[in-house]
Amino acid sequence: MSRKLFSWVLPAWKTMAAGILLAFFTVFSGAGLMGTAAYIIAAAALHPSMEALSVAIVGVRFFGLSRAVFRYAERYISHDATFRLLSRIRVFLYAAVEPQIPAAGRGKSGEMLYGLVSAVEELKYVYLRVLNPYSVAALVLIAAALFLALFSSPMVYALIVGFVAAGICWPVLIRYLAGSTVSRRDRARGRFHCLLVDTIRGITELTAYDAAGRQQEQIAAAGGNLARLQKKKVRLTGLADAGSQVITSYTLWAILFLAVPLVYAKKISGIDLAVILLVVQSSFEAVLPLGNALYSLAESRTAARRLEAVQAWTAPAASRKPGLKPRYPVPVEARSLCFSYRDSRIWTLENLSFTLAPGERVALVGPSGAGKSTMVSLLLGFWPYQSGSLRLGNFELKDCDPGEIRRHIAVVTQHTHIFNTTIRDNILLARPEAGWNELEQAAEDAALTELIERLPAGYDTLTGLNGRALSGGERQRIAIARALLKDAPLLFLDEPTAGLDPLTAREVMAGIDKLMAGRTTLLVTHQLTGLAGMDKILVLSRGKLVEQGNMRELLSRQGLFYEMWKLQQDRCNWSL
Ligand SMILES: Nc1ncnc2c1ncn2[C@@H]1O[C@H](COP(=O)(O)OP(=O)(O)OP(=O)(O)O)[C@@H](O)[C@H]1O
Repeated sequence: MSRKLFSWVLPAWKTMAAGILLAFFTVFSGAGLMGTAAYIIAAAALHPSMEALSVAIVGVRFFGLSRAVFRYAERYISHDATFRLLSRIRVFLYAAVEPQIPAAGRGKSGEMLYGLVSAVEELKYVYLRVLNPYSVAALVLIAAALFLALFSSPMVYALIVGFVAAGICWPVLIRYLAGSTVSRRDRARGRFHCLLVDTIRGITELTAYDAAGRQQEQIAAAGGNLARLQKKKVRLTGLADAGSQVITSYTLWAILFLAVPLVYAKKISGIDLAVILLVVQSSFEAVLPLGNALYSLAESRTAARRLEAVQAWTAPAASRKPGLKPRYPVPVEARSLCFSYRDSRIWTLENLSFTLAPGERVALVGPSGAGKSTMVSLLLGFWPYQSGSLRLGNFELKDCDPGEIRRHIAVVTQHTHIFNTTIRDNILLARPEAGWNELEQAAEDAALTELIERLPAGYDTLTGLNGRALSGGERQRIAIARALLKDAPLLFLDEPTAGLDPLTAREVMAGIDKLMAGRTTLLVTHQLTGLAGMDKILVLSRGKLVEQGNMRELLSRQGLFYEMWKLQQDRCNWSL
């Protein structure tokens, strides 16, 4: 078992141990029931008095009842243990995945999400299918061997051989036959679900480009591959169960073979023979689930590795709190900052050095792919940078808790997500405890009042799924109201007016102007014409800072900024 798997299982050891003991007593009661029943039936053939059978009759009643009670308690406790294990894994998973959300946004989220959910599902069986049955089988073997030792040692050896064959040799063979099925099925399932998620997301493009048929073929191929591996698993499960049954039968034959001469030699009675056989048969109830145990263990280990890999993506969260205060603009400073994504061989940001003075309005511009959004992600603490320094006030970002950093930052992005709830709740997302006056003020400053007055239920109007009921400009104004309400000292704006018509963009920018007042602001934009009001412009190209200065300085320098600005101007002139 991997160390991580062990660390999830360990804290619930008491509940798990209780479950194991109860499962043992269930099998024990079952064997006791069969043994006493066999005794009564076999002894009845000799017409004994009722008194001679009275103890056995009480035994049947006792074991019959205790078996049901133990089974109930065992199921209850085992499920409790499993759910405790599940909750620990889910908490671990959430903590590991939450910082990955920006990364997940790059296309792999469907596969990642499905992979993780199914990994959790598989891990919950590590106790039910591996730990519990193996422990119970060991306890039952000891009890059954002690029972048989009362009659003859060779029968004990036969029992041990039967248990080892059914509990160890057979599962090892099944695991061997499974080969790489476990990992291949895991990958095939991930691929299949990734394709499905991708298809649903891209259905418009697929339909428009008449590519739905090809996509369907890919899904069918991936589904077929998964079904083939699934079938192999089902066949192996069937084989595992059948093999365990066969081993049980042969062990019973072996014990019968050893016991019959003892009956002839009058060392044991015929009644004992019946009791022995039925007790042994019942004790094998403990090894029947083991056929598949090693296969299940392999599945759990694959699942645990998948979860561990997610954790490995994340840098260990630092605990230091930057402790910045709202309303007090803070400086941001980068010195020789270098960053690359984990699957990239080149620096995405290379040797960046710049400063955002307290309250300064700075624009970050550059061609597509220059690294602008990456810079914002770094400032939000989504990714750890490899070298150099990035400071918020007096705090090195790498040493701070990313969650704490984000508490001091307000963000308006190009794609504002509107939740399927009321306008009020959508704005209050930024600060749920804000009072009515603050909410109204934020809505007014973001120019939302007129819209809200027009809506049938005002602030309580539902926005529909993904804000269907709102236009692009209205969504951005909600984002501005959120940011105003958050009242953070730092403001990051990532293309807040992209995709809006010029008039709406101007209205949104008016709201943003209010938002920027008194806050250190970084505005990422492709729109170079409205940057005269910015204190500074940083020009990025292929991850390097190639120019910086105010609009006038950059235009007079006639470098990259000037070229981009000129192109935009020319485009405007052509379209006139
Ligand atoms: N999560 C990621 N994993 C791997 N590479 C990434 C990731 N995000 C961005 N990149 C790569 O990093 C580089 C910079 O991307 P980034 O999105 O920061 O550029 P940008 O300047 O914001 O572009 P645009 O203006 O088009 O939004 C690109 O080459 C991009 O492919």
